[in-house]
Amino acid sequence: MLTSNRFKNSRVYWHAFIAFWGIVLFGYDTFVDPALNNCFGFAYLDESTVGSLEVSTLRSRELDLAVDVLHSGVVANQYFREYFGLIVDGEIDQKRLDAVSSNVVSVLQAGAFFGALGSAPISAKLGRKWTLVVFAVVFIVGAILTTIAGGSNGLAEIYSGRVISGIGIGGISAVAPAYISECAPKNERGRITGLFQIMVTTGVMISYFINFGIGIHIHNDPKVWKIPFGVQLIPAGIMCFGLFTLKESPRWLASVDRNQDAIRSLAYLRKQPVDSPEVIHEMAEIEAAIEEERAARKGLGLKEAFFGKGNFVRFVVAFVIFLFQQLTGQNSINYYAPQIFTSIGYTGTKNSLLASGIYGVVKVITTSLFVLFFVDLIGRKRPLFASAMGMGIVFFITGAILKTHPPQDLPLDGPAPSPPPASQAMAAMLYIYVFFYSLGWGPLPWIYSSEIFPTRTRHYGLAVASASQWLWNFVISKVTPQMLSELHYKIFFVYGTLNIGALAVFALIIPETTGRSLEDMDVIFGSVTAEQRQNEIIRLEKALDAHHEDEGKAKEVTVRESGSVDEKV
Ligand SMILES: O[C@H]1[C@H](O)[C@@H](O)[C@H](O)[C@@H](O)[C@H]1O
Repeated sequence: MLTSNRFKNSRVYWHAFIAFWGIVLFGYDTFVDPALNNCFGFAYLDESTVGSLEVSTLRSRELDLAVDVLHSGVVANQYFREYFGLIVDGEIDQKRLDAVSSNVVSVLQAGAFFGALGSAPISAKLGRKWTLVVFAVVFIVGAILTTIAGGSNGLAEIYSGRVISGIGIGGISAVAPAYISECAPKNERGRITGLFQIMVTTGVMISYFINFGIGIHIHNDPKVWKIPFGVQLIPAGIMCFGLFTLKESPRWLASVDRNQDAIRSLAYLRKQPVDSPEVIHEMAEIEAAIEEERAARKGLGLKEAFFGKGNFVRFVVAFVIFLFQQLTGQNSINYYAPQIFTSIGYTGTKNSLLASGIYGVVKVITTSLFVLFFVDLIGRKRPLFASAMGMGIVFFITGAILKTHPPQDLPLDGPAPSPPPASQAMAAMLYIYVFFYSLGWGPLPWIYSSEIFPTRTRHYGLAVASASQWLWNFVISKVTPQMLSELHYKIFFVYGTLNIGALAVFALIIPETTGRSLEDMDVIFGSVTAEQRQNEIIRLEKALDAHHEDEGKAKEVTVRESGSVDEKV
């Protein structure tokens, strides 16, 4: 059943596969930082950060070994630092280096925030597909600028390139999930939209391997930043060209009164003739929702989009779900994994890198398993709840182990010893943590926020949702070093409390959306009653049937007259 469905929906999968290449860039770009040639948290782990941590909170041995972790990247980024004037007379200009390293990440996040917000009016006007083309091209311009950066304006080029790439990524992160959700059939919507998260986590992993490879193999050469930035052009190029093979979203087409195009696109995606009962029913549903919404608020002013009946609550849910996703603590670990693994006793370059790398791999695998096999079977609410509870409990256990079994002081020289059992237990906890994240709060906020909005408001909804993600993502990346140094083991208790006290509760109060059509969301969120909607669908189904009958008759007459059939869909 599942297999045949998937085959039946192969065109929708193709749409997702192409549109979500831009999402690989989301994961990749957030964690790529050639100033330090690091990812998985290396972005902020340099001598200055380590130096600024209180010696009382970071034990002396850890301090030394944290610097050791850093050294794997140092060789490669030494060149970057010299080239861009961050090393003066053999001394690192620590302040500038900190600023550059942090800016490389922040300017991307800022660009993405505005790109996400700005995508809404564009996607309302141009449609989903062409908006994605626009943002992919914007991204490519930024990527080229960072790749060719060099000379005395090099840093300025990198910054502006990152802002522009950020705008591209932000726009793509808001439009792609809406587009794919609008193309997907309701019974597989979770799995298809959830491919988003598989692509993000894959992007993070790719950035890890690219950076690691460069750290090892490339030294005195501008390739140290040209390769990581240049590599971005591959997914962006695949996406850009691939988009030309895709159809526009049938729901957007219907929302701008191009109903015949909408039916054609829907029939293509469902691999059905235009007059099949399945296509007619889905089209009637789409039209009913759009007409009802239009009647309820003639014209779509910004105010109505936000405050129309049943709408405001959806915006609140979309905003809060991403605030909470960031409060899971997952990005704290993403950005600072080696630091965190070092602080729980995974000392030495190899141990820490390995621990962080495994973390990334576990995330991709568990996300894929959940999205491909379970999400449409077990719904949205239950996994969100279980995921928050699981993460919370695991964090409390980790915090407790760290408090009672702080890593022991060891001699500073000699090879780094294997991590002690307590550290291994804590690392295992973090892997279990990311398992819980992957089966709930990782993929589901994207799926949920792309399915709860009505078609004429969806682009605003996703813009707010995605901008909220970028805003809180930025905040978390800024406050984590402080939290780590001031709270130490208590950071796990803070995140544990948030997961159980806020996220799990939130999961209980939002409505279930699995297996319901996008149009049903109006009923769920109270913009219309079930009965009203049903009557409207029946009326429109009849109208569409009558339309096809008329068309059929007209065709027969043409055939009789010309003796040939022109079968066009
Ligand atoms: O769903 C994604 C994913 O989990 C990323 O790894 C994270 O960096 C993003 O903030 C999040 O929205």
